[in-house]
Amino acid sequence: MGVFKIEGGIPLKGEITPQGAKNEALQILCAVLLTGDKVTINNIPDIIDINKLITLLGNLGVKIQRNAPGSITFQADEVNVGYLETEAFKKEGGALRGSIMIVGPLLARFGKGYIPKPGGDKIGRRRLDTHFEGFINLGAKFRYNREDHFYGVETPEEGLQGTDMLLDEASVTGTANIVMAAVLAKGRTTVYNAACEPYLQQLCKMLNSMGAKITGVGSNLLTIEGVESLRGCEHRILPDMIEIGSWIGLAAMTKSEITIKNVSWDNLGLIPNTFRKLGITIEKRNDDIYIPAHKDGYEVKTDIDGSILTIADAPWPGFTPDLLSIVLVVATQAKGDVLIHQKMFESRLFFVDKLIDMGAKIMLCDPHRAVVMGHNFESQLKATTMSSPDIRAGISLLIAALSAKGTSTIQNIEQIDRGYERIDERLRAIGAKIVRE
Ligand SMILES: CC(=O)N[C@H]1[C@@H](OP(=O)(O)OP(=O)(O)OC[C@H]2O[C@@H](n3ccc(=O)[nH]c3=O)[C@H](O)[C@@H]2O)O[C@H](CO)[C@@H](O)[C@@H]1O
Ligand SMILES: C=C(OP(=O)(O)O)C(=O)O
Repeated sequence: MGVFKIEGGIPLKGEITPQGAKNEALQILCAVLLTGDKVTINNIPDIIDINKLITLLGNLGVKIQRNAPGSITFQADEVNVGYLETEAFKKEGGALRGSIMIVGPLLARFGKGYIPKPGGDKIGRRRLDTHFEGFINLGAKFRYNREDHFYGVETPEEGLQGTDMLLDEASVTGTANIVMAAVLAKGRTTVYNAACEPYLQQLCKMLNSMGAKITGVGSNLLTIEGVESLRGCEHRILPDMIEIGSWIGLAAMTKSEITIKNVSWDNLGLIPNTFRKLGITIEKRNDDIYIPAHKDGYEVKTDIDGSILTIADAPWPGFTPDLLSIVLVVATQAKGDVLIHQKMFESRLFFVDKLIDMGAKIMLCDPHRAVVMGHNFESQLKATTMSSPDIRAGISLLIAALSAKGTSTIQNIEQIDRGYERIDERLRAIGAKIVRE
């Protein structure tokens, strides 16, 4: 397993261009299974999770033509659904979370979709009920093999039928999966309590450009008029808002002056204002974010009545759970106290132990809540050796290491590489001392 060695305490300076969004790309790549025509996708990030999904599509028989870095043309005209029943698929399909979204398109177009229990971050329970309840509502037959955790859905003879459904929670990948099945179902489907984050909007826009009829895009009520078939299209993936948030946190905590280029401001929701609540200056310059060097630190704002600031996650347009670990690490050097409340996942805050080892003042109240008492840079974090437990904890530890005094070692960096493209190279380009061993 790879290791990063980081010499911290050095302010960085320069421009960063965010990669294409991992979580959008996972949805979009699965959608190429919905047509036999060519689909060209641009701005695909070169990261482990995405590359694994592309390999999986290739093993299913999807033709893959690489046009240029980040641009690939897919053609799913000779899909081998038999691959779903192989031992190789059982291993491969379970290697990442995003692979769950091949089920909806395969079910809709080929009458069956199978998947082993998907992987992804170990951040607590990650149920799939919303996905499968949605398929069952469309008429699919469901089976689950408890022994090898293998899920399967099949279309009845009469095909999938549109229906009205109210999701039990606004699951992001669940909504994407159901929408991809419903676009080829007979008649009208309505999906209420749908997730509506920008990446899902992007998926719906792409499907509409392929001939689907989806309205309500951006709201939590989607209406889908089923069509017979879809055609090819060209689609560009948005910049990764979680990576953008990571760069904001990194800039503040290392007192660096950084410009993040072409961030697609309109799709950042509460992200800039949440970091502003920590006292971080974020300037909008056209479609860029400019962050000045916070030489005198940053001071947490209190609520209007003076009570302690709480930052919590919520389904979009709420604040994304994927940035809470980063907010938490940045808060360790703020002036003031913050309560971090991770409502969605129950094991995502345990990494604070490592920050406490480095000297951060954090009280983990329970698996969901941590109070951070900021140091205001009066006491620098100490370098240490740590292992990256999940993708966002991993980048948070990397930010802590870049701010800490001395040389830190981060192990298990594959977790970071799952979601951040060439992070070491890009950090070196703005002055960081980081090597991969
Ligand atoms: C590949 C991908 O796109 N992964 C993202 C996707 O995962 P994913 O689609 O797996 O996450 P879900 O939206 O299904 O749910 C995530 C967690 O939040 C809980 N939950 C969800 C909806 C809700 O209204 N209330 C609620 O409590 C669920 O029970 C679950 O524990 O969305 C998550 C939530 O933004 C992100 O952290 C993941 O990075
Ligand atoms: C939780 C995440 O990823 P995944 O859903 O792929 O595990 C994430 O991107 O922060």
